Parts: sequence; C-alpha cells; structure tokens
Amino acid sequence: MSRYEDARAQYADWGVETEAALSALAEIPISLHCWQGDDVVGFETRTGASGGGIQATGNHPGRARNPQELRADLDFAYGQIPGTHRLNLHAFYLDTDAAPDRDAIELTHFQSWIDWAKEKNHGIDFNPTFFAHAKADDNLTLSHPDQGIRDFWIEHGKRAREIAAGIGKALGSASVNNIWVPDGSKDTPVDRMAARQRLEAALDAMMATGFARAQLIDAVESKLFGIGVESMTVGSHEFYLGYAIRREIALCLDMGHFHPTENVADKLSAVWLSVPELLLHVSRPVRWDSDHVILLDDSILQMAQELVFADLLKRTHIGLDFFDATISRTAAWVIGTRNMQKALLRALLLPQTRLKAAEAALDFSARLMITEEAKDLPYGAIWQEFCARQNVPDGLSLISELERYQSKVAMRR
Ligand SMILES: C[C@H](O)[C@H](O)[C@@H](O)C(=O)CO
Ligand SMILES: [Mn+2]
Repeated sequence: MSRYEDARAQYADWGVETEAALSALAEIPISLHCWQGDDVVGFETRTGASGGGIQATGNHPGRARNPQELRADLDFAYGQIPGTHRLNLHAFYLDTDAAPDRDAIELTHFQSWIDWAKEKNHGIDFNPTFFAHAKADDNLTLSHPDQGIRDFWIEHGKRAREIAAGIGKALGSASVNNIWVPDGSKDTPVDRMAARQRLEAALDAMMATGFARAQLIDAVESKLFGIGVESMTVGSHEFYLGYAIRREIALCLDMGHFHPTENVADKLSAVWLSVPELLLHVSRPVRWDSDHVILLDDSILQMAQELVFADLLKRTHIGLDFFDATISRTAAWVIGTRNMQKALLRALLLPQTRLKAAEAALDFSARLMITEEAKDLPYGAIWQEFCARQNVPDGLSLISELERYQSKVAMRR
C-alpha cells in the first residue's frame, strides 16, 4: 500500500474523504501579490518620498527590477505551487516607456500583464496605488483637505477601476480592485468627522460608475494604524465595515491591520452576514503590521478552518500580503502560498461533521478530544500526493529548486 493509500484509509476511519479534500483544494485560487517580488518599489520612473507607512526591510540580492524579471520570478514561483493561481497587481507596476502620472494611467499600460496572464492562465486582481507619490507626502490622499489633491486621487481611483474592469473583461475573470489609502494622523486630530466625510465623498465619486460584477469587484481595506499615522487612521475598520455594507461591496480584512490580540478568523462569519463578499490579505504581523511571510501557524490554521467550516470560500477572495527583503523573494512567495494551501487542506481534512455534532450537543469534551487527536492524522502524505498530482516538488526537492533559482537567476542580477 502506498503512503497515500495508507493515509487515505486512516482518514476514512474518521469519516473524512481525502479525494474530496484534494479536489476541493485544487479549485481554490490564491492571489499572489506582485509587491513581494520587488520590495514594494514598483516600476514608475517618477517616485515620491512617501511610502504610506509600509516598508520592506532587508537587502537580500535578487529583487526584480523590471516587469520582465518580475514575470520570470512569478513564473518560477507558480511552478512550485500546486494549482492555478491569480496575480494581485498594484497600479504602480505598470509596464510602459511612457511616464504617466497616477491620474493618467490607462489599460494599455498594463497590456503586457494581460498578455502574460492569458498565456499562463492567471486571473489578475488590481489595486490603485495611493502611496509612494509626492501628492501622498502628507499621509493624506482621498481625505486630504485640499480639493485639488483629492481630485487627483479620485481620478487615479477611477482609472484603476476602469483598468481592473478592462483586465477582468480581457481575461474573462472578474478582477478584485482593492482600495487601501494610508490616510491618517500622527497626533491626535481634532476633526475626525471632517476627514471621514471627505473620504466617504471621495470614495463615492470614485465608484460612481457601475461595472458588471463579472468584470470588477470593488473592495475596501481598513487599517488600525501605520508608521506616521499612529493616532488615527481615517479608513478604520468601523469606517469601511459601514461603507462596504452601505455600498454592497467587498470588505478586505488584512490580518496585520488589527490589534495583535484580535483573532481575525473570528471576524469572518460576523462580517459575512452583512457584506456580499470578502477579500483576505493573509499576513503575519509580528507585534505590529510587519508583514512577515506567513507560517503554518495557529492564526492561518484558524483562518482556513473558518473558511471551510463556515462555507465561506464561495464568496471570499484569498490574497496574500507580506514582503520580506531579507530572504529570497521567490522562496517567500512559494513558502507563504503553500502554507495557505496547507492550512486549507488541513481544514478540509478535519472531521467537520463530528466536530459540529459534538458542539451542537454541548459535548465540549468530545470537541476537544477530536480536535487534538485529529492532529495526529497523516496529513503530510495527503499534501505530498497533492504536490505529486499537480507536478510540483515538495520537501527536499522543493528546497533544492528554491535554492537553485536564487543562486542561478536572482543572485546574478
Ligand atoms: C501594497 C498593499 O496595498 C498594502 O500592503 C496594503 O494592502 C496594506 O496592507 C497596507 O498596510
Ligand atoms: Mn493589506
């Protein structure tokens, strides 16, 4: 009997069908964030001083310096990740010899990304870029008191939505366009209301044009605080939760954008009842929103379990948000994405029916016993089978592949 067949039989004893889990996992796309490949630098020829409070730290060799290198790195990374996945592209990763300002970007500036995605069968998600620009140096964009600056960013946001819808149409797969703005205040503000009213009005103006759901899905991302905006973030969780409900758009929950003691997995079912769709930015905050590469740790396992047990996958888009410049950029993508998949697989392999029955019967001893004993089941053999069926390496061969690419390609840049 093969390792997989043996493991399959053990799971069957618990009432879990491994084949069903493998088929379900193969259908879950994950959106890889382009910004892990180049430390959130982007490909604009003009850049401003503001990083919007987000910053990659480290100087490991091999950062992608242009769209060609980034696509080559992505091709390699996708080749090590089982299944077919998406790309999450930021507006400042445009590919053009022209130097349009943010309020002048067009779909044509992203044509090479569309061509590449068509050829490789990736959907593309999109993001307007409201940071790393001189007009964001006050850490204020859509909520800036200056109407001229607001109008500039509103125009950028409108164009980003048009581009995302164009990408969605070209690829036949709706593009999730996620809006995150860095706006906030370093010290205690005295007129929070005015800032939030300006942000709401600007978002409304940006999103006035309707697009077919088959092309574009609007999402908004909140944050607790950022470097330079420690005292108040205009787009807080409460602000965007209310906004997403009122406008019936997707809510983005970034795992690094809450207080470190909050459990983001717990929020899913709560907000799910009121918003039509969810976007996740799966991340690992170490003491703060540090965006470390995700591990197969409790926070990710709990997130995956909620997605599976509460049947949330059908209206949840899974995106990643981490960037670590102290390690191989491609290894970071591969390890992080595979960890998200491993967490989903572990959730799919749990004896869900038994666990839910124990809880419904208030038999919390049984719930605890099943939870803990199920941890000993041979999940690794099922993951290896998944990798083998999807033609990607695992274990030591994966490590050799990641090291080979880093030394043969990335280090030579
Ligand atoms: C680059 C992204 O837009 C950014 O990481 C955003 O999603 C965020 O989480 C900011 O803290
Ligand atoms: Mn994020």
